[in-house]
Amino acid sequence: MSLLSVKNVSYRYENTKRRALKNINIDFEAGKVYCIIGKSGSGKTTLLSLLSGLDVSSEGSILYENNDLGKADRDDYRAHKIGVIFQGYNLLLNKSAYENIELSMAISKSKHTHDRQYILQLLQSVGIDEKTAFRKVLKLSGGEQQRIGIARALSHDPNILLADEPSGNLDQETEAEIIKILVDLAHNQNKCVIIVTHSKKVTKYADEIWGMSSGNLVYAG
Ligand SMILES: Nc1ncnc2c1ncn2[C@@H]1O[C@H](COP(=O)(O)OP(=O)(O)OP(=O)(O)O)[C@@H](O)[C@H]1O
Repeated sequence: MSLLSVKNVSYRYENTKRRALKNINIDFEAGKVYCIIGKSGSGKTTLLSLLSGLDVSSEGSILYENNDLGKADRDDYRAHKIGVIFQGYNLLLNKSAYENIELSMAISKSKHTHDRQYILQLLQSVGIDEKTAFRKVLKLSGGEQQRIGIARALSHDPNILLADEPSGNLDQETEAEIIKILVDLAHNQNKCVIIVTHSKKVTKYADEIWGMSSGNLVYAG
């Protein structure tokens, strides 16, 4: 059964002539890794912003568990159903990994916000040990920062993880470790993992690859 369903979605930015997305149709299921590839400017980020509930399309609809996001409480959707992982990690550099997670959980009003054991276990699950958890993020490597980014995205236990070039800033070995975590989340923890990527290493592990070209999304294998 489809968890997130995009139906006939088109999108045009204000004061522009061309549509950035043209009649997009795709179904996302739990337990799978989806890769979206495509040239710069093809519409990938625009699609991610609609999937993450940041914006709504005027044409077509996006359904989460059959509920239209255009009519739903999108703040609730963003706080509880979906986790987002960024290329640039977007962490608070002067805070520790632990504090970054705690703060994010406080914002989404998680019942585990002050549960030290929960937060340390979450960090442990992505390979961040207790000592590292209390060091300032700016002292950590890119790979460690991305692990924390993944832990933060997971902190409110979402069903869907959206990742925008999650390994774009990492060396090959570290990239492989990050991919392993994301694939494991889909295949062993039943998350729906959606990755925008240019990396062939990442697409190798995808269950479905979709290509974006001039606002059109086409199944690519
Ligand atoms: N805020 C905006 N206002 C107007 N046009 C925009 C805006 N953001 C993006 N666009 C246009 O929409 C189209 C799709 O852009 P989008 O950022 O989704 O592409 P992308 O595939 O994510 O590119 P990249 O790989 O460089 O991030 C492009 O033609 C872009 O110029």
